[in-house]
Amino acid sequence: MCVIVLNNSRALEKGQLYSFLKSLLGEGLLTASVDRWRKHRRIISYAFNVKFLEQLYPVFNEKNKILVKNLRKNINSTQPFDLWDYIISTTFDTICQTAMDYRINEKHNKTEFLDLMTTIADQLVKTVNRPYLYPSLFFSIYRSMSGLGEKLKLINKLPLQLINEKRIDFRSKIVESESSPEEFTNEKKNKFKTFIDTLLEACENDPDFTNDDVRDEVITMMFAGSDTNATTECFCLLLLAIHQDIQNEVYDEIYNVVGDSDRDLTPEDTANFVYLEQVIKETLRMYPTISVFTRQLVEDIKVTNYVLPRGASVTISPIVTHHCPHLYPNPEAFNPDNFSVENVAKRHKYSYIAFSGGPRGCIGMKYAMISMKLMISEVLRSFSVHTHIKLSDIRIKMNDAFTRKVGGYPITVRSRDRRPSYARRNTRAL
Ligand code: HEM
Repeated sequence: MCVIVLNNSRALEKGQLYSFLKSLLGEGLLTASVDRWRKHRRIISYAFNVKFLEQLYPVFNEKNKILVKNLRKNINSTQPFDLWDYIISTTFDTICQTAMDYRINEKHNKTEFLDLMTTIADQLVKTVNRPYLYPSLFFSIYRSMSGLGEKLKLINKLPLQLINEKRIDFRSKIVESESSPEEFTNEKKNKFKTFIDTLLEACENDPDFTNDDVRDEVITMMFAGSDTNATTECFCLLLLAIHQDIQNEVYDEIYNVVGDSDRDLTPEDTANFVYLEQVIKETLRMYPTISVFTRQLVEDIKVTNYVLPRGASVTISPIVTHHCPHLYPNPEAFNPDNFSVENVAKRHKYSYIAFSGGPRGCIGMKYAMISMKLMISEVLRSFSVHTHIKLSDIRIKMNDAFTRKVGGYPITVRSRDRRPSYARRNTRAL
């Protein structure tokens, strides 16, 4: 059913869940109705092709090195700390700079923005289970009585400030190129267009692409591009801390690719992190960040002998699919071999739907895989990660759509012995 629905052009509309999220994200890609989505996706896709992503490596490397520096403060402590604040702060800085060419610093009150983003998203998603709030009058009363309206006003401050500053840069670039083309050097001309440049250009040239459209896409990208990655990276490092044998295997692969050097990572390196990719996919199999998503049918759709009627809302759940024993034997165990080439070949493509699928699947999937591989490998080059908790201790709260771990992600870090595991074992045996 999943294949038929996700690939069907009559099932691209989103359901009720998303109409509440519109209070936060407006009509950005994630929540937009189909006509708007088609147009915006065409404009935005440019910023997610592989060639474009390769130009972002210096930013990924810089942000991950800052993360390592910050984590180093915990190196001599046996007291576990929660990874979340470190990781979400890094993924947020990274998406702002890679997509918007915008450096977040102390003046931005990032913590307030990130806390608001989590609480507002959770509050809106929960609203889906309260049908009495579906009529817009009741929802607007709820908005003002619950303080949600105030929070929504506050959260817009940072994206609007960012857009204003980038618009000034964008306009001055246009003026510079028009007034003195000879001084508008090749270097400036060839500087790659970022996601925000693409939006501002559309806004400048297309009267139907408004300032609100720019805001909606910017806040959607800030939300979709930071929280999802951060949750997966936290789960992944925690799972590696629990499974030391798998962590050794990941580090051995990193060692084979970069040795014990501190050099910056390159696109060739990430292509060679094959086992690490299996580990990340297995993390997302067990704990898919988006645990459910829905599609609203605009026409009847036939699925084998049944008909899903027009108007029906179809809920698809990666967390359910990913835990089916006929697809993944022993689904509660963390086993990256589930994603070996041989095992993947045995399953249907849609047995793995962490990034959804079809035309409305995740536009940021390649960005996500590259950035997660870079961050996790950078952390493991400097530290080994450890935890006192066991796999069976992990409890998740699904908050109706987002998977999060109860009690945070407690780990300790130790300085990495930069030798492959077989060399460390041989030394111990002597
Ligand atoms: C582990 C990381 C990620 C996961 C698991 C993930 C998962 C998903 C899923 C399941 C959807 C479909 C949701 C639905 O149908 O309602 C989606 C859509 C989307 N994702 Fe991601 N995502 C991740 C990272 C990212 C990143 C890094 C970005 C941006 C840089 C991003 C941007 C988007 C956008 C804009 C959409 C809406 C696409 C559309 O409707 O055309 N995601 N993501």
